[in-house]
Amino acid sequence: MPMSARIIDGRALAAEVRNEVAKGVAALVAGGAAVPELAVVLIGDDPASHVYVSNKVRQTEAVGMRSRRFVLAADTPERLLLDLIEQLNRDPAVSGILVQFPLPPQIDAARVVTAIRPDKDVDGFNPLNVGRTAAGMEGALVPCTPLGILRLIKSVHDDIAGFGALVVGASNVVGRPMARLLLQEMCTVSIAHVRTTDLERRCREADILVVATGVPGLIRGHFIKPGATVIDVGITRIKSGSGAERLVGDVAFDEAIEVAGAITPVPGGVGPMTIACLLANTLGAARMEAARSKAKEANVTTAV
Ligand SMILES: Nc1nc2c(c(=O)[nH]1)N[C@@H](CN(C=O)c1ccc(C(=O)N[C@@H](CCC(=O)O)C(=O)O)cc1)CN2
Repeated sequence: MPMSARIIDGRALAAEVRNEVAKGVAALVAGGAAVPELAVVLIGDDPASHVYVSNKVRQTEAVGMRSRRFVLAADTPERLLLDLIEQLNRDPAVSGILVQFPLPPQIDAARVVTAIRPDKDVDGFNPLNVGRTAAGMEGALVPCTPLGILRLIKSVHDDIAGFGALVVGASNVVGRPMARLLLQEMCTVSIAHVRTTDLERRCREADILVVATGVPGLIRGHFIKPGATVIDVGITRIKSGSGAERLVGDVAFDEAIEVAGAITPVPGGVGPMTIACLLANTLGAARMEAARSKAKEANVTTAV
């Protein structure tokens, strides 16, 4: 008899996270701290990025935080962006800073993420946070999409220690930090990528399969281990003959649902968790700042 996987509802889980953040913000402010504030910087005209940034600003305000949005022209020189980041780094009202990706070609992403102060780096892309996450250190700001994915997985399994996990995709935004988080949970982790030759065999061994390649339908139903938890990070817009647009993931959903134990849909899976976890990181950054200020007031020296 064909199985039908449990569909993991990212929208419902994201609403839970936003609720928790709203309560956390209220408690922080009631304790005398300033209202947390997120600064979002967008360069260029990418329509999807504009939608994501608008959603970030709207959701930030909905949980009781402040937001500032900076929209720069596509041909903005890198120096100007770095100057803006420096200004935001120094501004005590700003708890979190993020620069929306993708960036135009004249801007070097590594220089940008390195310029953001690590304790305001709510995307978790600064090398210090990358290193802290890799080392499993307390106080690291962890990239939002992997953080959201871990929460989606934990909504299915309380304890994933000993699970075999395969992450397909090795980007700095998703694949690499995801693998580090799964390792932290004591999964046995492998990473596959565009040059992996035996992808199908490796997928079939995975109890947890996270796919972030941007290749629509790459993972077919017969790649999946029966009962596995499948997380689809891909979002590709496909235009039909009539001009209507639909979103598809990296996993052939209709096939996978017959084999997997649990699966995220596209849309409505990973995407909504990315923004919810950004709010959680902004609150986390504001809490750390409030703790540092209290310690300073008490004349105790703390290391940043
Ligand atoms: N600085 C960053 N840039 C980018 C990140 C990031 O985490 N930090 N991630 C992605 C884009 N992104 C957030 O920025 C993002 C992508 C998708 C969604 C989402 O909710 N998707 C919906 C579908 C919405 C649609 O496109 O119609 C879903 O999957 O249900 C939210 C945020 C790259 N850039």
